[in-house]
Amino acid sequence: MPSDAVLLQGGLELGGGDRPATLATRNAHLVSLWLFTLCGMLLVMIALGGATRLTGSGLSIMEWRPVTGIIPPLTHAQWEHEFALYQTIPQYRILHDGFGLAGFQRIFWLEWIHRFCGRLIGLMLFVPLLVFSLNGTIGTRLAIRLALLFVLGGLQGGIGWFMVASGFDPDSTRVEPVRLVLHLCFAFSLYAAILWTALGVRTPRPAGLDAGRGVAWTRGLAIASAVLIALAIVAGGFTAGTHAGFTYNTYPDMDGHLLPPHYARLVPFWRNLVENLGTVQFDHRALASLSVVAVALTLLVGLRSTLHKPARDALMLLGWGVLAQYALGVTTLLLVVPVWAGTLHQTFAAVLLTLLIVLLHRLRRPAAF
Ligand code: HEM
Repeated sequence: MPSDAVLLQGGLELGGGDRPATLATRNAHLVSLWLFTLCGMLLVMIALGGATRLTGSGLSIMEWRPVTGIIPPLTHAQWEHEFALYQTIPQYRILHDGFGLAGFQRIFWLEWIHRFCGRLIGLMLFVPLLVFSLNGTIGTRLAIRLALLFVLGGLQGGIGWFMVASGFDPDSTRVEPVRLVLHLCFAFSLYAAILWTALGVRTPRPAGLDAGRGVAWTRGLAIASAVLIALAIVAGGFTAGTHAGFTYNTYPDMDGHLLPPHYARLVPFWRNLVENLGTVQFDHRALASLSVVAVALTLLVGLRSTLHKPARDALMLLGWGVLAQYALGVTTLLLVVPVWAGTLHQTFAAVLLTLLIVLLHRLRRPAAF
């Protein structure tokens, strides 16, 4: 390997190796800027996904055309064709009966923009990846990692369609919650992976962290917070997918109960975790509360240990972030899920994930991936 190549964690090298170190630094800035831009686009995509779901727009495009679907209906006859298709599914009769072509066009455009953004993100990943690989700006291992993420991004499009298709079933007005959670989790995982990669390109070597016990405890607690927040996100997906947010709209009690009645009504028990509205919502609340406790403990230990400033700042931001997300969740629930609050709560979950990833990245061990 060239002597002055910029090394990323896990041995990912950035191109520019035979050239002056300043060029390698410039490449690192360029590549990380590209990847951070992708993250910004993914955040917009997650927000659009929330709005699409909450306005009942997601089922308005009933044909799976990954390439030609980029062209929306252009003539009145094409609009009538799309609308006629939509009128055949139960969601139209039950939720939108009689809203006319103008009403259909409103929900169509939101879903079309959501899918358009997906294609744009694919292009924004693929074209620079090709150029940077061919001109040596990025090394082979980084190129392979990003190519894998590109393939997974394509798979996310397929999962999106797999989710939408479940909403066309007879008597169904919504997509299957398990598929919605799969789509949500895949989106969040892709986002986390691209963000982690971008951070690694920007700061390839971890700043020298004290090896003291305080730092090790902070790292451990931050990982525990990450696990709990990830579980809260999955439970949030089920809360959204089953429409559990439209029940028990009181806080901190659940319609006067600490634990919803019939918590374990369904048999076998696991069905309650994904189908029983009271259980689903209770679990989401409990995991969110545990996340706040875990982050508070991380703060307590972290701020008393010898963390360097970047890690302290990230920790403080995570503290504020988890409180804000908790407050947004309670607001969404008490207002019975208006579109703006639900969309904000979903989007802020991704912002919280960002803060978490930044903290974990700043706390990473030198050998971390
Ligand atoms: C760490 C804190 C929290 C996180 C990370 C979180 C995350 C999420 C996520 C990712 C969703 C799903 C969005 C989707 O699939 O579209 C969601 C939905 C929801 N959350 Fe939370 N949440 C938190 C706290 C809370 C709290 C404290 C409450 C209420 C007590 C709450 C109430 C809700 C409700 C009602 C929904 C369904 C909204 C809808 O139908 O769009 N959340 N949450």
